[in-house]
Amino acid sequence: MESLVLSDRFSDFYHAFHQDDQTAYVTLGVPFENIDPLAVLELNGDSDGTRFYWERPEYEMALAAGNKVAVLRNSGSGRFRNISRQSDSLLQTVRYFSEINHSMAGAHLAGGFSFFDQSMSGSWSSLGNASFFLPEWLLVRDGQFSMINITRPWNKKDSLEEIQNWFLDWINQFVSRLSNNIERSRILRYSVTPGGDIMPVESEAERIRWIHNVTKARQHISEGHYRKIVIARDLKLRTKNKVSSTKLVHFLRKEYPSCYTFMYQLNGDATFLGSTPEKLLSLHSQYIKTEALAGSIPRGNTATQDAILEKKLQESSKNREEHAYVLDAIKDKLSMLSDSLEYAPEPVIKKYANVQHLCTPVAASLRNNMNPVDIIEQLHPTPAVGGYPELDAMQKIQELEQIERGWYAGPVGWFNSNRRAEFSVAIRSGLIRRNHVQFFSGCGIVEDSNPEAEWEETRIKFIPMQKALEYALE
Ligand SMILES: C=C(O[C@@H]1C=C(C(=O)O)C=C[C@H]1O)C(=O)O
Repeated sequence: MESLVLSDRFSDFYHAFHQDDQTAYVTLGVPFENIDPLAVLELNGDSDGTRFYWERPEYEMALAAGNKVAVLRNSGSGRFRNISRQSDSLLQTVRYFSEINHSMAGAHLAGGFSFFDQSMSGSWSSLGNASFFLPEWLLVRDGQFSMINITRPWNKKDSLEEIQNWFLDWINQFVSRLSNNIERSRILRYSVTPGGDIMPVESEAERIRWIHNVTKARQHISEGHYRKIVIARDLKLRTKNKVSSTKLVHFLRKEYPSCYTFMYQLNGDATFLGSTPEKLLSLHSQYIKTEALAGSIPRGNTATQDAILEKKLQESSKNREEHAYVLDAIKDKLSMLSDSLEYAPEPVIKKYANVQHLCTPVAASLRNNMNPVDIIEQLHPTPAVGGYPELDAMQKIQELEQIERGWYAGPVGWFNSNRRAEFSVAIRSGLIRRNHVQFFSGCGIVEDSNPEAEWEETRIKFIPMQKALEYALE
């Protein structure tokens, strides 16, 4: 990268904004070596303890970011509006320069929201109800193309030469840190991973309590309080060995290529990560994609068994009902933002390693250009993770679950200054803080649900994270 030479356009760019009082940050986008962004995150080490990773292998797009230049946080019921406003103001103060014309060339904010808006305790407190960071570096791999966006605070006194040299030095240092660490990893290549014990902290009493609460939820439904509610549970584990989050993420993306694998850590504290099949929102040129994903059945052990289960899921009125609530709610919510809604007439079956789901993809064109966070505010929570009718079910979730959901089932993702965004619903996820691990899993309850079968469904949904954890012990 020593050959990085910024064109005359950079000098024009500098002269256009350098006396401008509105400028607080400057971002430079340049092509980068086509290297795995997760390897970069791993090789770069912890730095300031703020990291983000995002990949859905089937989309051939991966994104890694590290070090915070600015952080947006908020709590309470106005958190979406507040983050939307804060992000608009922040992004207006970032001046962006790139020789590349690409929708990922720009300033990005990465982070997300907790499920509920009540204040968070314990391990969740570092992430808060809503937090995003403007990273110092963000590496994007889009198919065969890679680029890096580098952001730094702007100081009016900096000359053109100083600023050019700063970027040049930054890139050179970054690249040499990566190559030194690659050398070090080569030496360690043959070391054996010792693994380690995982101690589950789960009891029969917990199973009985959960099943009792699901039975109670069914009773509420038959009494007409609501029609669907999603009840989750957690699995607490203690590990003897240290957990490597990047190793865990590496396992997840390999095993679940059609899921979004994500990881987020703020200020070196707890890490929230997972591999979720559920898209909340993708936004590109005012075009939104989302989906109704609800209704589940296990995978079969043989092709025939699998096909039989698939047919059973397609024809199950209980699963079709659970699914229909989600689709109806999404249609209602999106019709406020768009005049053109497209969705498949029948749900399709999406198959993952351990489970298959009913899925209806939905697409829409936005009536107005909007901050993606304002769209998220409309969409979250869908009845796939909350319930139906939304408010009646939401009030009962905490009473019936008796766990702190934190960011589980919340919107997690990124958006950028080009109004491109991608957010997932953070299910099949967990929180890791030192050797304490907490995984989450839930399922939709309707009147016909069988509590024992729902317990089994949540057990199956834990498997990916449990396997990944075993793999990630150092
Ligand atoms: C809530 C979860 O999953 C949701 C519930 C589903 C169901 O009950 O069929 C299916 C997919 C998700 O919408 C979870 O995995 O934790």
